[in-house]
Amino acid sequence: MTERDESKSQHAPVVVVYLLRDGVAGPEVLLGEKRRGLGTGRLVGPGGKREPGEPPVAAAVREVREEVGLRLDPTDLEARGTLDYRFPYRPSWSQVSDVFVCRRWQGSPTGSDELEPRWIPVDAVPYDAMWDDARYWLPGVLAGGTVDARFTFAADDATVSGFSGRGV
Ligand SMILES: COc1nc(N)nc2c1ncn2[C@H]1C[C@H](O)[C@@H](COP(=O)(O)OP(=O)(O)OP(=O)(O)O)O1
Repeated sequence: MTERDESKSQHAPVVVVYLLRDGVAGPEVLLGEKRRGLGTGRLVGPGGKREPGEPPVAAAVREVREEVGLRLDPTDLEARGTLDYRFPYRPSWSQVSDVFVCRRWQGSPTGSDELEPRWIPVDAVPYDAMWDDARYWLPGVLAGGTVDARFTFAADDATVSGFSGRGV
């Protein structure tokens, strides 16, 4: 186990986008199993690290195109808040994430070397297959809400050991 790091870690800025559609049996969200990088094997929304100087909306449009092959109009992105992920035992994993929802796009979802996407009923999202923090805030965001919260992860770098903020 790595020593606990009390210093303020440099939080990498990332974005995540939840694409929503009306399915035959109700609302559905596009999630995908992560094929590489941090969180490999977990179910996530398309997203990733912002490039230097890249605004969150531009990163969201780029990451969705790269990871699931969909083209977004920046004006269709709904900003739904921010998440501050703190990994005291692995500071390099700490991130600050902008969260978006989007209901309009062009194209059909296609897999990439990053993500294998599939539509999942919002009322059947397998939170156990996602990052541990998802269960605290994602249901509210998918229901139309916003979030502005901080999550601290335990020494296993996987379990939420504490959280604070709004929308959780
Ligand atoms: C509930 O959802 C999430 N929770 C947490 N704690 N972290 C999440 C969630 N969804 C995505 N993430 C994190 C995990 C990854 O670190 C980033 C995604 O960034 P990634 O590492 O994939 O960055 P990319 O630029 O896409 O990858 P490459 O650097 O390999 O190109 O978000």
